[in-house]
Formats: sequence, C-alpha cells, structure tokens
Amino acid sequence: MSETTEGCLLYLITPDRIDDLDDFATKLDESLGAGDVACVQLRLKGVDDDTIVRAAEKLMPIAHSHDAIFLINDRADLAAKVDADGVHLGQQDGDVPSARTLLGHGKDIGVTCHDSMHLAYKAGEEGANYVAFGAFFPSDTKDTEYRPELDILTVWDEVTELPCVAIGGITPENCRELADAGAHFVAACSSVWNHPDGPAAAVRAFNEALA
Ligand SMILES: Cc1ncc(COP(=O)(O)OP(=O)(O)O)c(N)n1
Ligand SMILES: Cc1nc(C(=O)O)sc1CCOP(=O)(O)O
Ligand SMILES: [Mg+2]
Repeated sequence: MSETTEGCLLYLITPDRIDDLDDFATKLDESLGAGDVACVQLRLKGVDDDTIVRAAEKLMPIAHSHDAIFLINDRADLAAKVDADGVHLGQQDGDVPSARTLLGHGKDIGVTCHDSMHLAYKAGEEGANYVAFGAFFPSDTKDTEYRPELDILTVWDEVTELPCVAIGGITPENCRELADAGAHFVAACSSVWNHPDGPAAAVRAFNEALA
C-alpha cells in the first residue's frame, strides 16, 4: 500500500465469520462497486485453514476486479499459500522479517501498533509497508485495550513517509476527523457490514465523507 494522492481511502475488513460464502461474495462485489476501497482484509477468526483458503480464493478475484488489494489477517503462511497481496500482523502474529521471507518483497505487510509510536518506528525499521493505530473509538467487532489520541496520526504523517491506517469503531460519521488528522486509510468492519441500508450504502457514505 502506498500513500495516495487521492487523500484518505477506505480499508475494508471482513466479518470474523462468513457463513454463506456465495452470498458474502455477492455483497462484497456490490460494496466494492459502490465506491473506492483501497484494500480488503480477510479477517476470519476461529476457523480452520481450509476455510480461510477457500474464502481467499473466492474473494480475492473480486477485490482485484475492483482494484482493491487483498490481505490476509494474522497468517503470513496462508497469505503466501494463496498468493495474496500481503498480510496484516498483530503484535502476537509473528515478526515482519519472517513474514517478508515467506512473502517476498512485492507484498504488503501491515502491523498493528496500538497507540505506540515506538511500535510503529520498530515496524517501519523491520520493513513493514504500513502501520495501524487504534482503536480510535469503541468497536462492535472486538474488545480493544488501547485508545490513541488523534494527534498520533498527525505526528506520524509529519515525521515519516510510511502510510498509516486508523482502525476501531470507524463510521462514515467519524472518519473525516481521522482523515483530517493524517490517516492515509480508515479501516472499518461493523459500520459497513451492519449498516442499516446495507454495505454498499456504507461504502458510498464513506466515500462521500472522505471526498
Ligand atoms: C488494519 C488493521 N489494524 C489492526 C488490526 C488488528 O490486528 P491484531 O491486533 O492482530 O488483532 P486481530 O485483528 O487479529 O484480532 C487489524 N486486523 N487490521
Ligand atoms: C480488528 C481490530 N483491531 C483493532 C485495533 O485497535 O487494533 S480495532 C478492530 C476492530 C475493527 O472493526 P470495527 O470497524 O467494527 O470497529
Ligand atoms: Mg492478529
């Protein structure tokens, strides 16, 4: 992922369970057709490897057909196996150099950095392609321990060239302040998939707010 000249873009995270893959694929296709989305992260939790691989094989071509890159959460080995565009690593999900060895240099590695400039510098020095700060707001998707101030985005943007993603409870209503503070991408899950008018409407609303 690179900083874009287009300002702040939406980074879409899948629900942690997908019961009906065909139905979800249709929803993803409609959603990505509704506006710009830079990235889709497959974030399945508590499922076996085959389920992640099958979901990636179905969903990645859809992301690519809309010019979105496709990342796998947590698992550099599975990202390499399905030839995804990269991986998102939390602090407990393995180190960047090992993921780089598995994935090679053309792929993206993102790292969760919570509210810590120190973790972000470390990730950058180790070769991450982006860092993620959060959770900026309470999340319906997971319990979060860290609550960064908005100015971490501003400081990061001023002192480095490495893109940063803001995450945690981000909605079409609150994303603008993160973009204005310096986020290059805003990551969202529940505000898209649980939007009362459907996920495509949510993507449209994000695009309007970030325009
Ligand atoms: C873009 C982005 N930022 C942060 C996270 C969180 O990663 P992690 O801390 O490993 O937590 P889980 O997502 O694995 O529950 C993320 N997935 N994506
Ligand atoms: C997966 C994840 N990581 C976070 C962090 O703070 O690192 S917050 C979060 C949940 C993102 O989903 P939603 O947009 O529904 O809040
Ligand atoms: Mg993780």
